[in-house]
Amino acid sequence: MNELLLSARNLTKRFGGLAAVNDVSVDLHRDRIHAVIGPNGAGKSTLTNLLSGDLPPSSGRITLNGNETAGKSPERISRMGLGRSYQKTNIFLPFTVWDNVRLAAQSRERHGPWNPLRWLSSASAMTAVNRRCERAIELAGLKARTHTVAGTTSHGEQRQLEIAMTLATEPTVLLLDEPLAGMGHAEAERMVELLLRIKKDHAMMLVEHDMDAVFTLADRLTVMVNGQVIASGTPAEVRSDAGVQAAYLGEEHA
Ligand SMILES: Nc1ncnc2c1ncn2[C@@H]1O[C@H](COP(=O)(O)OP(=O)(O)OP(=O)(O)O)[C@@H](O)[C@H]1O
Repeated sequence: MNELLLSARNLTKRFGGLAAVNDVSVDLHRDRIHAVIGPNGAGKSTLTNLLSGDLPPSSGRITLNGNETAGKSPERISRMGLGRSYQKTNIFLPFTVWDNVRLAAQSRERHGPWNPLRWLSSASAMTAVNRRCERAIELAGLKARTHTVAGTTSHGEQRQLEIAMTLATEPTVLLLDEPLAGMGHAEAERMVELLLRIKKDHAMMLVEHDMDAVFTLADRLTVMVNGQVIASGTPAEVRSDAGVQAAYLGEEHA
């Protein structure tokens, strides 16, 4: 229960003279949502890129499901159990929801780039992937949209589809980059419900600017400013932190 699935220790990322991430440590546990908040340019996306392997750290260590990720490609880290959704959509709009999720699921396969001949030859692999896709679509609340062309679904449904595509790779750790961006109230509520549903089987790091959602969802919060962690703790602890109030939250969430 609540086992530690990802541990990042003393991560630093320098771009020339700028420390975009400066000595940051984060632990992600199963069945827990860890939100990372902070103003624009705080280093949240850079931190996400370090955890996913899209950027190598200048220093520090990351352990995923007990194994170090240093020197491994993002694809390899994905196969080790890390799923990531991006701020910018990865969806192929002319394809159906099903086809998008299947393409994402196939990207998880172990033998390098997708080989259609090998793929078609393996009926049992196909069945397993199909089941994985059905589960991911259902969990993301998109069952009724399975055969709908992605480009004709609403903005909120497209964000749900991104989550389904990430779930189809069967991650244990999920990194979600602003899943509520651009959503109206009803869509945001639906996404909050979805995230609470999937948190049970996953460790989740959530980068999000919607503070109502963050304080509803997060079990723990890390607050970053200028690459550094200025506070970390439960939502109640962070909310009452004077430094956080001054640097970021203001009066609204006091
Ligand atoms: N590839 C890069 N090269 C140089 N500087 C970069 C690079 N990527 C990010 N930075 C800088 O690192 C700092 C942190 O950026 P980052 O995008 O991680 O912040 P953020 O908290 O995700 O911001 P936002 O909320 O706007 O997405 C910024 O000053 C940014 O300009």
